[in-house]
Amino acid sequence: MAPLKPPPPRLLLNGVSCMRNAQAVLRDINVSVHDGTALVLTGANGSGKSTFLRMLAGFSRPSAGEVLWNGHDITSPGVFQQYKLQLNWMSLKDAVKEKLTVLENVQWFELLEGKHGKSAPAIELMGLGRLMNEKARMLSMGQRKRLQLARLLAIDRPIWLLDEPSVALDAEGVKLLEYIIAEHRKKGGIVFVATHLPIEIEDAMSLRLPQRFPRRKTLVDLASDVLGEVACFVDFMNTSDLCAGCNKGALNAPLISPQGPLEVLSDPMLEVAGPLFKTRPNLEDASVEYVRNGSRSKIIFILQTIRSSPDLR
Ligand SMILES: Nc1ncnc2c1ncn2[C@@H]1O[C@H](COP(=O)(O)OP(=O)(O)OP(=O)(O)O)[C@@H](O)[C@H]1O
Repeated sequence: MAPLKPPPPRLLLNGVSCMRNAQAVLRDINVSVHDGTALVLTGANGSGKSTFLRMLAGFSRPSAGEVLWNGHDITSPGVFQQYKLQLNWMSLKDAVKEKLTVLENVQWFELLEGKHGKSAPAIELMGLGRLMNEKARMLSMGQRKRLQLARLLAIDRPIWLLDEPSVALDAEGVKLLEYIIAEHRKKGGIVFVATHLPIEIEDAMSLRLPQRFPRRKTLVDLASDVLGEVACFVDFMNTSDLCAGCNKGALNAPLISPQGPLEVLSDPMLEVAGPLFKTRPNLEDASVEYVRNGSRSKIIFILQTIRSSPDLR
């Protein structure tokens, strides 16, 4: 008899990289996640734990590699519509509605799911039973956290993305958190936890993200720093586009962010940009090459605005 094939992973991160603010935060991550798995993400501040969760939630797209859910790329529109219904996201921003009661705060989310009846038991389990009908503005930080956890239970989706779930919880709260994670996994649920604090999760996989040091500034950063809100960089493919952009007044436009992930390939100005601004006032433009959505392109940064800044003369 042929040996049984292991089931395919529910989620597969295949050589995934992710950029934020034109900076590579995650690089070449490979993880297979099966039903019932917990993955604990650790790493220094800024190492990319939240970015990892955001990418799984579909808020950031991978700049390389792919995230497959049941073998399908989560960034495909048809797949994402289905995939996002699997997710339960808990972040440091708690989205607690202060004017609603504790019960209403959970029921509201449950109703959006088309479910009912789970809110009160979830609130009881999280130790907030006697506060059920209090306005949420009365809650302490730890109680708000418990309320968020009650929402997880009431909504009851299979993939939990938990960003610092134990922050503000007391020892009993942490035990409850550990308990509900264990119970969720027993039902085949998947849990991703980004944390600095120890949380006991049996047989959890762990991924420690390397510390990221801020890269040297690119030309675009430099100009943005100097110009603040009025900084503009314009994405033009050739000189005629550049001229057309100038005529449309693009130079005074607010910061125009390139659409989609952007990987800076070269920055010929990097070393000399600072002195260059000061010593070459007639410089017309400078360019940064990048790849966006698989195609190579170029940002031409127009320095005319900078020349008008007295600080740089
Ligand atoms: N809104 C944002 N826009 C651009 N870059 C960001 C944004 N938020 C975070 N970053 C950058 O992304 C990188 C990773 O940040 P992230 O929040 O994922 O780290 P983290 O490991 O969760 O950190 P912490 O332990 O402090 O919560 C950092 O270099 C940070 O500066």
